[in-house]
Amino acid sequence: MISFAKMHGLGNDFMVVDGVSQQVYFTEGQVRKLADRHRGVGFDQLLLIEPPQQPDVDFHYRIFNADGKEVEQCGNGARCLARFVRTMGLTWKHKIRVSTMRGLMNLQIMRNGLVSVDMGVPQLAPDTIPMRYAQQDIRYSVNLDGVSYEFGAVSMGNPHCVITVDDVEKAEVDRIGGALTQHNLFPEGANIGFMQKIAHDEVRLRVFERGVGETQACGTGACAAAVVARLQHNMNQKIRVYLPGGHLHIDWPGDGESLKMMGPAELVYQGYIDL
Ligand SMILES: N[C@H](CCC[C@H](N)C(=O)O)C(=O)O
Repeated sequence: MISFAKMHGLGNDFMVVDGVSQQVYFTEGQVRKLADRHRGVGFDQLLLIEPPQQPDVDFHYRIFNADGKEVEQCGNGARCLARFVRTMGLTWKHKIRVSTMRGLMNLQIMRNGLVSVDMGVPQLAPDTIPMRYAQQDIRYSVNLDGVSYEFGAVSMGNPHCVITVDDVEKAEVDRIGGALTQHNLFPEGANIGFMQKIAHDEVRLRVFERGVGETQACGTGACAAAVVARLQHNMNQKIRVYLPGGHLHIDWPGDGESLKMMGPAELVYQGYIDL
């Protein structure tokens, strides 16, 4: 029997498991079964919080997509981790340092109840995405069924492809997202964002997430969209990203600089389940 919490960040929903107070291990098949919204707990991602593996880190943070695969990063999940470890009494700190598969992150619970995350420095070189393109560029293109799509590519630890569209409501997220997420351009797959510029400090975004499909929000997707908005459309350092589930505040000073994301994290219920 393991205890867990059901949480979400703007409707991107998670099963959060305390792997500090309880010994727990999930097979790929178990994650898929737990992700089922009819026969399991139901979630976009499973977040497993483990003891630190190095000094000056409070927790290690592991992320599994609904398809069972472990991935490098989850932005909405990071905010929920901060809320979880405080609520469960795993720490009394307001500033929390976590390690992931791809690096370190600083989380801070703000007085306004939102959570701020230093997501680190976005990576733009093709081999960091990873993506099969020789030269780094601000704009790339890919051909799908005879139609060419222009996009920006960013790694937030996990791979993102961001396409600028005139109207996100009309974007064919499932068809184009479903084809591109597993395109051989991306050897490890990719999260596919559809971004519409609203103003110099505002975009709308829908994301087809790798290993899940379209979600109500994608934290790392919002970060990647803000990077592409700044590089391709010369948008402001601080922008609001409006997703179907709500909005996030992103602050990115520019290439080589750390990106900060701020947004909500909600705890819905706690439960127990037999694996
Ligand atoms: N589907 C993503 C992981 C979760 C990202 C998203 N839920 C977020 O908030 O960043 C991937 O395969 O890289």
